Amino acid sequence: MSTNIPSFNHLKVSVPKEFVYHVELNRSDKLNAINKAMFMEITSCFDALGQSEDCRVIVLSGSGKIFCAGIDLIDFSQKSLPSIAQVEDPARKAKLLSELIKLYQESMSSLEICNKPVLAAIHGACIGAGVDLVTSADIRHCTKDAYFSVKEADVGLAADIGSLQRLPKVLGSDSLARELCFTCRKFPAQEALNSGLVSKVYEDKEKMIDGVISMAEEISKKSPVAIQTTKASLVYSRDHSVQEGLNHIALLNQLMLQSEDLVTAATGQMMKDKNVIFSKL
Ligand SMILES: CCC/C=C/C=C/C(=O)SCCNC(=O)CCNC(=O)[C@H](O)C(C)(C)COP(=O)(O)OP(=O)(O)OC[C@H]1O[C@@H](n2cnc3c(N)ncnc32)[C@H](O)[C@@H]1OP(=O)(O)O
Repeated sequence: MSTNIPSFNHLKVSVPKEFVYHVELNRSDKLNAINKAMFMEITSCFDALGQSEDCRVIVLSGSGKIFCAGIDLIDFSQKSLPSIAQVEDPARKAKLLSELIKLYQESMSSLEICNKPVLAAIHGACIGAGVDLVTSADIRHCTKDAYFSVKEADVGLAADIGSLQRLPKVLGSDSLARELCFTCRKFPAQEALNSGLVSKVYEDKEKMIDGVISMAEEISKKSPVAIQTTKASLVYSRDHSVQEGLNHIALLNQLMLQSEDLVTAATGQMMKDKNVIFSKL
């Protein structure tokens, strides 16, 4: 299998199966707290994997004790904010803050913008920016010891990099989303499963990683044209009316239905062939 694996300081990227990339948050000594450099690496990583024809599905997990302890509070409060605080003029200060927020927003959104499905595998704890990150993923599974916490209000800010926008849609309960965002309470795995934040709970991390990689492999064997177009349509349709979503997919498919993948996949189905090979995309 010929693969091009990007390398980063705070992310570990591996290829456990052909076309399946595994991205691990890799700052376990700081419980994978996300500093500015790591926010930027997340954007670069998902941009690169979105472009790579060797990558069809991405698994995201955290190394060490927990999935993610949120934003790196030391980096944020002792480096990013003080450097902006030195600027006196409110308008110029606001411009710098806006750039910082947008940089962090872009990082979290890079999972959703990425045209490949992103499967998040969460163990231990998923706090603050960790929730922003996984609500931007396509599928979430967790271990039975996992909990989630929209912690921003506890550190004195309104969440501004995705949770307030995506969590109510993921949960389907505006009341529950507001409860979690106002109280910052721990939201345990079983409740996360019952409310749809995750779609599967595993006994432990090892079983979860095996299970999620196996699901990723199953998806990776399907037509990349079908999978990437399906993601584009699901993401678009979530924020548009049914009719707008239908118009969008009609436009996409007036192109994609001309792909060789349609004939290849349909022939494979008719022949009950489980090992259909699709060209790289
Ligand atoms: C424009 C901004 C947009 C972004 C906003 C995002 C906001 C958020 O993410 S709000 C949430 C912030 N996170 C937290 O409030 C969690 C803080 N951490 C904890 O409460 C505990 O660490 C935790 C309960 C997760 C685990 O506790 P435990 O006793 O098991 O471990 P610790 O000894 O506390 O931590 C081990 C080392 O990791 C460092 N660390 C943990 N979390 C963070 C963090 N968020 N930022 C920076 N560093 C963190 C901790 O200091 C320890 O390091 P060391 O002392 O060097 O061993």
